Amino acid sequence: MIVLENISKTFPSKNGVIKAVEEVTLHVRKGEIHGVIGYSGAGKSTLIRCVNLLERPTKGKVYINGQEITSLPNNELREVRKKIGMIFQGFNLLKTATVYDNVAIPLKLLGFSKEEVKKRVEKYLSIVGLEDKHHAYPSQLSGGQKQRVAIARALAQEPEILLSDEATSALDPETTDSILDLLLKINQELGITILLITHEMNVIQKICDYVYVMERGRIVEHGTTIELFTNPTHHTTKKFLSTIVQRKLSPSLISQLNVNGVVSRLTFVGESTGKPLLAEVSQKFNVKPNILAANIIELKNGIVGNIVVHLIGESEDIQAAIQYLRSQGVGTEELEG
Ligand SMILES: Nc1ncnc2c1ncn2[C@@H]1O[C@H](COP(=O)(O)OP(=O)(O)OP(=O)(O)O)[C@@H](O)[C@H]1O
Repeated sequence: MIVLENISKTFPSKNGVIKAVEEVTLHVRKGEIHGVIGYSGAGKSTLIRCVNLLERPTKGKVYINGQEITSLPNNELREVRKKIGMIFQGFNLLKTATVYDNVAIPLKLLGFSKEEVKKRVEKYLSIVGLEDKHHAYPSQLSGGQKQRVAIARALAQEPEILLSDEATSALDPETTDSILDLLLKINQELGITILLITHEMNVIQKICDYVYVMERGRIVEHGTTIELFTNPTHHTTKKFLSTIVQRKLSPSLISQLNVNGVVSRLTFVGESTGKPLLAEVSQKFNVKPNILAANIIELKNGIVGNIVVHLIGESEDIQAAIQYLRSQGVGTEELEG
């Protein structure tokens, strides 16, 4: 549905050239929600703005529904852009227009009849839960309600794709959750494909099927959300995960525990969640597992269980136990201080 092929974007600056995006390739399948996560300055905004060519890539090609759009003339590009809605961190509402007009004005500019405008505004304000706010002005709304207006405005053009540029970054955790629920509903009920950028791992956790981790303009790791939560390889991915899952213990505690064993983080997903594997380990091998911490993370497409465990025993027995756990589909990682 969305294909970015070797996209690079540079900006000229006094001190030379800024490479905001470098050689990024990604493929968002129809009906899925994909997320790009990265720290400030990683190039996320520039990348997402390349999808609808708000930013022209310096190099590379953009395909929407198989059509290469980077070389289209302006009139044809306008048609393609109608299929792509966008929402922003700062909502971008017209302050002097009512909620109704904020959704209606872009439709009027596109030439829709008065009846069609009314029908769509009512439909989409109702979908976002603002049917009783038609006459309110943005200044009378909460941040979450403003983002709902912006979502209704994007949906009213009946796009196939929604681009979300840090849509929840300005919102408190509870409001963030309600907007994420709304994005899921839009994806599931209207079949809209979503590409979002964020610096918050909980956004990825709750609604994404697939994740790209971005750093200094490049994608440094990518995979399904379950893959990244169970088997992260890049240190930046691990850093983002540590905002949700405990990944480190204090060096003094680790060295204390390492005297008679190994401290390991075990990740259970899919079938491995249903087996009493720690009990088996203590029976089959001469290893005693002592659970230090445990949690369950609910992802969009499954549940991941995490246990930080102190495996007590002889080194060879512990390694054999770890091999056995791996063979049963458990992710294992020795924790360092
Ligand atoms: N129009 C521009 N002109 C010059 N440099 C730019 C421009 N837009 C972005 N940059 C630079 O490109 C790099 C990537 O910026 P970008 O905004 O895409 O990152 P980001 O990951 O979205 O970060 P943030 O969340 O802070 O916006 C930064 O070094 C930024 O200063």
